Amino acid sequence: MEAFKLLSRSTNLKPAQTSRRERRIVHVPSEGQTHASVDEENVVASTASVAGRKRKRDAFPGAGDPDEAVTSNGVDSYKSSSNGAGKANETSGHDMLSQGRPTAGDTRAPQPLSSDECRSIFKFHKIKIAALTGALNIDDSRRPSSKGGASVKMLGQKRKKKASSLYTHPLTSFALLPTLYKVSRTLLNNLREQGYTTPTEVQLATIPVLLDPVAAGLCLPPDCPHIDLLTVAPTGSGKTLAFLIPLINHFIHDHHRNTEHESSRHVRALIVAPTKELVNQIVNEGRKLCTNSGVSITAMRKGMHLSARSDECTLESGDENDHMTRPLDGPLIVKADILVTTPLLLANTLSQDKTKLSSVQYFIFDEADVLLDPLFRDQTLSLWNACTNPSLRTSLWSATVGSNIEELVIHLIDERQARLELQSRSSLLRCIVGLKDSALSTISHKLIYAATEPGKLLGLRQLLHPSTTLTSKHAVPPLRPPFLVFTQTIERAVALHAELLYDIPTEAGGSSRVAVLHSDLSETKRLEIMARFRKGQIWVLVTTDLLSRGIDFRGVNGVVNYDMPTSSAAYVHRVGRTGRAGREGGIAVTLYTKDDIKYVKAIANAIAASERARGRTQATSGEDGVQKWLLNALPDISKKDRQELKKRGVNVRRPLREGDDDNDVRAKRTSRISSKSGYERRLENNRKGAIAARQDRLEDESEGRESDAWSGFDG
Ligand SMILES: Nc1ncnc2c1ncn2[C@@H]1O[C@H](COP(=O)(O)OP(=O)(O)OP(=O)(O)O)[C@@H](O)[C@H]1O
Repeated sequence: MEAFKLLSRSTNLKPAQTSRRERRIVHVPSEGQTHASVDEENVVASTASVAGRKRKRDAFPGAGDPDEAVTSNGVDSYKSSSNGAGKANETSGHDMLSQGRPTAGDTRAPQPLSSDECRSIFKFHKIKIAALTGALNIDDSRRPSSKGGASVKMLGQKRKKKASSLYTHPLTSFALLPTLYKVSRTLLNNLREQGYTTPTEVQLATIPVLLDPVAAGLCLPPDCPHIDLLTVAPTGSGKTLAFLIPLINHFIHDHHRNTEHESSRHVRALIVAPTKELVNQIVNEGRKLCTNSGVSITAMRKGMHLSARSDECTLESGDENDHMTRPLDGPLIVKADILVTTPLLLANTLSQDKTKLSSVQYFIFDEADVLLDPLFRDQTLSLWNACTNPSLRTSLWSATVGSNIEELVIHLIDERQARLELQSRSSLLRCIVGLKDSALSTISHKLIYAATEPGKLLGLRQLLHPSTTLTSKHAVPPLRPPFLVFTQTIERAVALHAELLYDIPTEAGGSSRVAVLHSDLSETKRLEIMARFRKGQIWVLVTTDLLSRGIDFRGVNGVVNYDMPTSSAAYVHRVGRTGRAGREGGIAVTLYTKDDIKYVKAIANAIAASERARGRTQATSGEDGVQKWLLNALPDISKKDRQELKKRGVNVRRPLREGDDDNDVRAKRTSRISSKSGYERRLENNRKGAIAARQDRLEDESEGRESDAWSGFDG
């Protein structure tokens, strides 16, 4: 039997065929222009009560062409179809977006949306805002009366439940920012320069609330005048811009009011992210938005300090982007408004400096769930505890936030308010976009049984060589480069890289097209590899979970989970490196072996949920997704196994340790990544050993040392 057929047998894959139902799938905006979760009739039915007509939203900017999203002037993710002119009085959420947007030359103030219109837009985009703490409500006195009446004054249990959803004013176009929220023109110009004109779903919901909660329609109780925000939105949905725009705008206004000297500037916002790569990415994005605004953003680096002693005189750093000063012969002092850092870097500095971050007014957790995971929790909380400013505003962002993290956040904010004996409290809002904690439905998910480690290598090689008839005919469409390959450990990433080095023909660039990136490499090397991958010089990047969070490679066509992710959240983030900003056509392939069977159900469930969100059932999914019989057949993962897997990964793929028993050693050896047999590896090791011994002997001889080796009776 053909090898690939064998590998893919469990997925019951069929040649691609588009069913009638599938052909009718429409795009809805909730997941970055993914396929609808319902077919066309259902959309009509579900919106019929509030929508007299329906328009389809075009593909997200950049779909198809990775560069289009930034380079085109007219990025518009909500383009309306030409024949959409409806006669009905009420409109769909999508139509309202178009209505709220001023046309060129339109200088009139935009009409405020009624509560029904706000609700329709939120429902259409599958956005839910709710208050987790604090008695927040919607201020309906600021809205025109609408047919449906006020949404919060309703009776009955079901209605009360509905009333807990807050339908704030959505931001329908960036052009409205100056009029509605007094956003600086400089910032708006910078947004335009980057090609951003229409907010994504997460931006639509959160930017108004962060800029001005009252103008966004919220009625804040007198004892809770501030808002903290927890946002859960899909990977690649534009969360970075959602927290940067309000932040930069606050500082632009402060600069206008306050003309303090550069040297007396202190860090006023802290953005914490789990990896250096993500830190650099946020700083790059932030710098583009800060151009000509007077606001500065910088990345924390080793050796940097947050304050100088008052008697130290300071020098400006040479690099205009650095926003640092250096006391004569002293350390670099951060002089930026916004500091972006990993928890460890700043925690180390704080422990040496014994400084408090009392000037920090905004604390942003990017990838909040991983920052509050036990792995990073202590470091993150040491930063949090050092922020003693009474008016600190917090926002937390991720594509996956479990209920335990939600509870922890509520506890942390409460505990801080009690510890600092704050008079004015804050309310915690939660904004969920789309289906919570689920993988992007813009991408095709494939789960492939490869039986053994050599089977996985064979499977990956077939994905790498799209010309092979096996891949084109069966199971997986060819993976177009560039793509990312994730492994469980650094050792495995290095070994897999060594295996793949010669898989790309020399005419196509050979070994320079394959690279490995992990945390053991120097920072310069990591930066260089990232830059080459972004430029398209590297086609296959083998990496660990280091790159699974937040990294935005716009043109990545596929993700291969060579080793199983350690949780469904890890799966969501890894595969979220493709299909970003609504791009269609991304593929996520997960290879699994007999050692993974007890863990695979969590991943299979995540895939099934994503397929459901796409409106694909087993009948329509064709070759995609997970078959129902497989879901039923896979064993449930126990809580203990789940925790063990999350902490350390699959046992047989962990590095060899001293305490390992014989069975572990044997299992780990057979799980090594290599296409060579055990016999070949032994021969190679013997050969290497002989060469090393010979070199030692020659060195000893040349230095005139006596060799320890026995040289015969006469020697
Ligand atoms: N309003 C917009 N219009 C067009 N493109 C946008 C818009 N907002 C963001 N993008 C683009 O979407 C891509 C993804 O954005 P971003 O990295 O902020 O996603 P994210 O939600 O933080 O993802 P992750 O959860 O993986 O961290 C970026 O390339 C960004 O330039």
